Amino acid sequence: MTIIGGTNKSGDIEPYSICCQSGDIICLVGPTGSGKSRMLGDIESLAQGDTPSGRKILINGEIPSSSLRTSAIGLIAQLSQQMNFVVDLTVREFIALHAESRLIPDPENIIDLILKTANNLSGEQFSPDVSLTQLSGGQSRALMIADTALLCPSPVVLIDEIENAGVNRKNALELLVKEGKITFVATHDPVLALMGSRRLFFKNGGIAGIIIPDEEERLAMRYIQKVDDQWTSWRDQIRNGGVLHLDDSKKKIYNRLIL
Ligand SMILES: Nc1ncnc2c1ncn2[C@@H]1O[C@H](COP(=O)(O)OP(=O)(O)OP(=O)(O)O)[C@@H](O)[C@H]1O
Repeated sequence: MTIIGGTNKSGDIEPYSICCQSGDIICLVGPTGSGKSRMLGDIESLAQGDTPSGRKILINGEIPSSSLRTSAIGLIAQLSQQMNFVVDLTVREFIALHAESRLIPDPENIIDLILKTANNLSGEQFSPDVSLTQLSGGQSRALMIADTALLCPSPVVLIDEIENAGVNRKNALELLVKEGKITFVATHDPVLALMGSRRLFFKNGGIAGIIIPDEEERLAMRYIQKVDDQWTSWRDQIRNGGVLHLDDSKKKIYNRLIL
């Protein structure tokens, strides 16, 4: 997929073309209103200079046919921030229905794999027999990420911020890469932003820079992830009624850090 730059909100030329391949994670960062969702919208609609940004999207170097544009639902999967189910089905029935719609001949194995993967991604385990409408936000998102990665043939996945609570974001992105998806993630979260193979920085509706994380950033990311893991573990302990205990070495480190 190639994204050919258009114009920003002031009408200035966006001097970038971005070529993406299977397994790429492209993170979109920038202040609120800077144009991240517009970019996701342009990709979703396979824009041809006909959106406010004037961007154009090429597939395998070519302008997509009008039939590909109208059936873009098959090429592009989108995980939006809001996840509300309106069907009265259990988790297993829902995945089975999706597998049936994809004409998968013997779906039991894939259903089990999606259930297992979704439970690995989710902070809180859930049973295949629970109703979709009873899933928490994090569980719903974990289910949809596993379903998108393992059952959707769409090679491109658009994610509008994976919420911190309830989803292992690192594993989620690794799963999408392993399944060969091109993943675009719009985010305000530094941990997610640093996980990309490229980071597009947005300003005033246009791409203002492209950053490829170097060794220094990779090191910073590993450190931030450690802090994030510690934070998650404390959060889980506290919400399960636990009490935080620090051994002497930790007390010394924290005393030094807060000075
Ligand atoms: N290149 C552009 N040309 C014209 N309008 C644009 C352009 N980019 C974005 N816009 C418009 O600016 C508004 C804000 O953009 P957008 O919603 O994409 O921001 P965002 O970065 O996703 O914000 P947030 O982080 O709050 O979700 C939208 O109405 C969008 O259509």
